[in-house]
Amino acid sequence: MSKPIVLHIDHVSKTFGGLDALSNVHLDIREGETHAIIGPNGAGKSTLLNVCVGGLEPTKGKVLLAGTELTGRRPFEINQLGVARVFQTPEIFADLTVVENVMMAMLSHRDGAFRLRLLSRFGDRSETGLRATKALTDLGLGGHLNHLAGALSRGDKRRLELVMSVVQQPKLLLLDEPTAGMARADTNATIDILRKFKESGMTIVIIEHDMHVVFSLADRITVLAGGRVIAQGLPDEIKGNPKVVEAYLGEEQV
Ligand SMILES: Nc1ncnc2c1ncn2[C@@H]1O[C@H](COP(=O)(O)OP(=O)(O)OP(=O)(O)O)[C@@H](O)[C@H]1O
Repeated sequence: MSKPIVLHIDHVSKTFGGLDALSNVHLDIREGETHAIIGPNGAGKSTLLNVCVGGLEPTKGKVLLAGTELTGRRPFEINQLGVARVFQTPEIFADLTVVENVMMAMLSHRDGAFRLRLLSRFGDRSETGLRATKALTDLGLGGHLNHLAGALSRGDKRRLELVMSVVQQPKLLLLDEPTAGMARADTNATIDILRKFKESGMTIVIIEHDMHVVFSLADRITVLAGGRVIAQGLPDEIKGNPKVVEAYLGEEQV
């Protein structure tokens, strides 16, 4: 039996002036699946992600999370419903330590807002502190627990943000090019973290240009070009699809 649908993108179109950035995109993301969305520059990938997180209203169609309509809701509400997003600029608290950042993410989930003064009530030896320490250690950031987040390398900052997003136990994690601009070693460290998220059963949508990342992680792939879905399937089906090679993969040297 197939797994339940977590995200249902129902015939979504988005027009900017006369430009069809998305045309009738229909896509289901199932529970526990890592679904990569690939395509050439300007294909509509970021527009699609923004429609899912409430940053943009679709011109037509709708998006549902486990049956609840997201379209028309504000980004904050969509986040509270269980959609976590990690975009390209890390959103971390530079003046707090790494473990405090993760504690903030945990406390914000409980209270619906980030509140600094809560940290003084929940020290790093509290239950929240110990859970934050465990999450960071399990995901390879245990060596940085008491370092200021602002002093981390760019790659570690982005991995910290990934940890902050999963401790909120989202129903769906949306990633926009999580390895963009990274050197290979950093990319591989990020792939390792994302593999652990996968193993924990998390549902993930990832936009990515780096085919090493895509083929290391994706269970299914959707290919967008010119705002339309031109192919969808298992990684091996996508690799061998002549339309995809012509529109995209040929130039990416898989
Ligand atoms: N706010 C906007 N106003 C007008 N046009 C836009 C806007 N956002 C995106 N577009 C246009 O919509 C099309 C799709 O853009 P989008 O950024 O979604 O593509 P993408 O696949 O994410 O590209 P890239 O891989 O380069 O990030 C492009 O032609 C882009 O110029």
